[in-house]
Amino acid sequence: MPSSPLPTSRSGSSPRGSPIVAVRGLETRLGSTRVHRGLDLDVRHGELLATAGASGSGKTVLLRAMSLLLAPTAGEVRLFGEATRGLGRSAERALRRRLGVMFQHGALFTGLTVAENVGFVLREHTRLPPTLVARAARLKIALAGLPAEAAALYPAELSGGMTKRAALARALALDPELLFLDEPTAGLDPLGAAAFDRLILRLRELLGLTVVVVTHDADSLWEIADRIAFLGDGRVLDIGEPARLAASPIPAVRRYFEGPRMQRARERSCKPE
Ligand SMILES: Nc1ncnc2c1ncn2[C@@H]1O[C@H](COP(=O)(O)OP(=O)(O)OP(=O)(O)O)[C@@H](O)[C@H]1O
Repeated sequence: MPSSPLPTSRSGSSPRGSPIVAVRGLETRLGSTRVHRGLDLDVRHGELLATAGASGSGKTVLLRAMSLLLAPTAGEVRLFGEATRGLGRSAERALRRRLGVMFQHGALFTGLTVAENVGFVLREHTRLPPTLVARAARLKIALAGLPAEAAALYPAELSGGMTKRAALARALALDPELLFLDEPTAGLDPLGAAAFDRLILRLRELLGLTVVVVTHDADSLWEIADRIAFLGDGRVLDIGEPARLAASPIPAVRRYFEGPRMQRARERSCKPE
C-alpha cells in the first residue's frame, strides 16, 4: 500500500477529521529483527482500534512506537496532527501527557501502593498539592472499578484482575485523550475479561477517549473493536470492521478469523444478552 501524505497542524490539536494517530512508512528494527517494514496506519478520533495478528507480528512494538516509547528506525508517527520525530524535551513531555499506556503486566512500582503508583504520575507531570494528588488518585482508582480499600494495597497484594485495574487507573492519571492498552484481558478469567471489556467501553464513552488495544482475545475483538488492524509481514495486511475482516480477501487474515475460537466468539457476540 503506498504511503499517502499526512495532514499537518500548527496548533498541536488534531485538525478536524484528521487521524489522532497517523503512522507512515514505519520501519522498526530490534537487534537483528526487522519488525515493521513500511507500515501505514491511521487511528480515528474516538474509535476503538484493535490490533491483531500472529504472535511476533509486531503488535506490541507498534504500540510502543505509537506511544513514544520506542523511536522508529525510519518512517513517521504523528500524534494529534503533530510530528513526533525530533521533538524537544518539553514538547515531547506535553505530548506524552495526552497519552495513557497500560502495559501487559501492569508495570506497577512494587514498592508503592496503588494510590502512590497513580499519584507518582500526577506528581511527575503536575504541580498539584499532595491533597489534590491523593484525591485525583482516589478518583482514578474508582474509575478503574477498584474498591476504595485497594488504594492502600501494594502490587504483590493484588489479584491479576486488580493489577490490570490498578494499571488502568495509572494510565488514566493524567486524563489522557488517547489510551493504549496492551493485552488488557490476558490472564483474566472469562467473566473478569468480559467485565474489563465493558469497563473499557464505558470509559471510552465517559471520557471521550480514543483507544488502541493489542489483543489476542477473540471475544474482545468481536465485542469492543470498532475496527481491527491485522498485522503480518511487518505491515497492516488489512483493516476494517470485524465482520469485514472475517471476510477479508487476504487469505492469512481470513484464516485467523476462521479459527474455532474466533467463530465461537463471533456467535456469542451476535446473541442477544
Ligand atoms: N526488545 C527486543 N529486542 C529484540 N527483539 C524484540 C524486542 N521486542 C520485541 N522483539 C521482537 O520483535 C518481534 C515483534 O514482537 P512483538 O512483541 O511486537 O510481537 P506481538 O505481535 O506483540 O507478539 P505477541 O502476540 O506474542 O505478544 C518479535 O519477533 C520479537 O521477538
